[in-house]
Formats: sequence, C-alpha cells, structure tokens
Amino acid sequence: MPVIQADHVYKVFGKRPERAVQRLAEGASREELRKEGITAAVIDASFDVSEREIFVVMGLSGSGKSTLIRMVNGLQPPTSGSITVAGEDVGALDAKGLRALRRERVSMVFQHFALLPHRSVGENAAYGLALRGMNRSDREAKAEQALSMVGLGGWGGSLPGELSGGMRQRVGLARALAAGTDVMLMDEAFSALDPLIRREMQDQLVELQHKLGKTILFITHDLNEAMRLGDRIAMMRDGRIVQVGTAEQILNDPANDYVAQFVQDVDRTRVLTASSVMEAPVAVLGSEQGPRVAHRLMRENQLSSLMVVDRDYTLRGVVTEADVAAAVQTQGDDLAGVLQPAVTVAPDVAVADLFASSADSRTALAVVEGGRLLGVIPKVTLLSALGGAGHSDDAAHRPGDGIDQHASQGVAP
Ligand SMILES: Nc1ncnc2c1ncn2[C@@H]1O[C@H](COP(=O)(O)OP(=O)(O)OP(=O)(O)O)[C@@H](O)[C@H]1O
Repeated sequence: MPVIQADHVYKVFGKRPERAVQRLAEGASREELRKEGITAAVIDASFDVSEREIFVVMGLSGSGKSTLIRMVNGLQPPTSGSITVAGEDVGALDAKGLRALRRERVSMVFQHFALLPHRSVGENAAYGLALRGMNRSDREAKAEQALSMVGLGGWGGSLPGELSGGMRQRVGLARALAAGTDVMLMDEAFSALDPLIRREMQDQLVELQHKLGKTILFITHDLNEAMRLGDRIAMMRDGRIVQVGTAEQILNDPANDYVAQFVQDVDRTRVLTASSVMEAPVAVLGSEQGPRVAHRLMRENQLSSLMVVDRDYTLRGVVTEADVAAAVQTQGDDLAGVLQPAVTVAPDVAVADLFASSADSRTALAVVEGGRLLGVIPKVTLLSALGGAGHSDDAAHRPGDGIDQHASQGVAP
C-alpha cells in the first residue's frame, strides 16, 4: 500500500472554491479563473508514494508544489479530493490528529532550516522529541546519534549562528531523523545552499535513504536535483501534474512538448545508468564449449568477441577472435587459456562514468550484479549514449531479460 496517496486533489484560493473546482473539472482553464481573482493552485493531482521511495515534485515557481506539500502535512485542507498518509485521510483529521501525525509519522525539512537561534544545535535536533515529552537524557542521546548521521557529531553544544549554511541544513535534517518518523517531507530543502554543498547534501540524502529506508516527498524547482534524487518525479505545470515517471522515462519519453523542452538541456550521461543503456548479451558462449565452436560462431556471425558465461549466466570473461584463432591452430580444446577478464561495471553507474572503465577495453562492457551477467554495452552504444544520441528503445530492458532468447545467437550453456 502506498505511504502517501493523493487522489484527484484540488486546491483553490478565492471565492466559491468548490464551484471553481467544478468548473475546472468541466474544462475551465486556470487563466479563466485567474481573471476572476480565483487561484487554482493545484488541479486534479493524483499520485502515490511507495515505502522507501524518494518521490520528487518538480515545477517552476507558482506551479503549486508548496501548496501540494502543505496539504500532505495537513497545513491546508484540499478543496476537493483526498490525501492519505499511512492510511489516514489527512484532510479529515482534527487538530489533535494532525499533531499526532506530525509528531509520530511525518517530519518536515524546510528551505530556511527553521532553527531556534538561541537553542543549541543539540536542542534544535531534539526539538521534536521534546515536544513528544521524551526525557532529557534520551533525547540528547537520540539527537547526538542523528547529528552523527549527518556528519555533525560533536557539534551539539554549538549555537546555530556558529554554523555554516550547509551545516545548519544538516541540523534541520538531523531534527527530522531524530524524530524517527517514517515519512519526511522536504520543501526546497537544499535550495538555499551553494552548489557544491547542495550536491554534497543530495549525495548524503541518498546515502541516508539507502540506510534508513525513509519515505521522502521532496519538492524542488531544480530539474537536475529532481533527476539526481528522485526514484520517481512528478512534473508540475500551472497546478497540474503533467507527468509522473522515473528520470529515465521522463528523459526518454516526455509526456508533452513542455516536458520535452524542459529536459532538453539535462546532462543525460549523468542521469542514464549502465542498466539503462545495456543490451541483452547477444553473443554469449557456454564456458564448456571449446575454441573450435567459438571460432565457427564468430566467423559465421562476424563477431570480434564473445562473452563466455557459465550455466547460470555468470560471466567468466571475454574471448577475442584473434585469441580463439590462435587456440584453434594450436589444437587447444579449452577456452580458459584464452579467456580475458571482462571489464565489468555495476548497473547503477552513470553513463558519464563508464567511458573510463571502457577506455582500454577491446570489447564491450559487461554489466554485472552479484556475479551475474545482466547485459553488455557495446562500444558503439556507449559512444552514442555519451554523444547524447540516446539509445534505441529495445536497448533498455529489465535485468535478466533477453538472455535466453538472445543466447540462441550464441551457443548457450
Ligand atoms: N494562501 C494563498 N492564498 C492565495 N493564493 C495562494 C496561496 N498560497 C499559494 N497561492 C497561489 O497558488 C499558486 C501556487 O503557489 P505555490 O506556492 O504552491 O507554488 P510553488 O510551485 O510552490 O511556487 P514557489 O516555488 O514559488 O513556492 C500561486 O499562484 C500562489 O500565488
């Protein structure tokens, strides 16, 4: 079950908001209402956020992101539609219910840190715990633990004013972590930081997320940040969600011209990963086959190299045509002697970082996870991905797909 679920949510500011929702549902435009002094901040938004997911809402200023997140934590009720968090309809909660929600389930990290200037870093980190009535020594221990997680171990006694902007935002993050809630809402949390620190914070968030498995709704107007952080991204425009998808889906298959224009300057080589450009291992050979079989296969199919795999498709290495031909000449009957270790890469490596691995390789890169061959990246595919030309649709496939059907082009184990 999704942790956060928005179902046909509208938020309208101005007179007779319910009537405005009806008009929007019947096709009235945001502009039309604006002329009458009515602002349709969020229009018919539906999405869900799964457990342990970083879901990014991305849009330009005024597109409705803040209004959306304010409805998720109950600061504003939707005009129409519903938002549930951990199964609870947030719009239907009374003040007490909302307090409990914010204390136990949802923490918020803000752009401008929202730290209490005269309280120590430790007290700021422990703030939510104090509200919850936790005793002093327990909350100090928890706060210190959270501060260590964000790299601020030992800073608990300092005042916020003694810290840099990046460190202050880490305190904001530590406060959310100390609260121990499963859900974190982050509203432009890194937007006030300078680019280098911002990048560091993004990396740290992803790392913490891997460790702690929070469910994160992250708001940003920065597309690169969205692409870097989001397991999925909702693109907002003028109050509407125009596309929800992974960074890859949005890059490769934009829902409309607006999204296409938006993403055209994105550095694809940083977003696309090895697994998104790899191809099924078209030329594989069972490791029990001898050089003669390999040689014939390569000649018939005009291949210059073959991936050699064991019965469970574990990659053993690569043989090249020259080596195989030499082995045939010397009457060798074992491939092992001519096997070259393949250049292997993990599926989540960014395309931009693949070239370094492949530079001195005579053959394709092999995408391997847990010893298992998932796919290969021929040099030509890599070059075209690096050149921004993208790749054909059929190049992208789910891990493990295709190995059997394509193995027929080689000699399967
Ligand atoms: N309380 C309010 N009363 C009236 N209009 C509002 C209110 N809150 C937001 N709006 C309007 O709703 C629209 C969406 O605003 P919102 O702040 O959600 O956008 P945003 O995408 O978060 O933009 P930004 O990045 O600039 O904060 C804007 O036109 C804004 O002026």
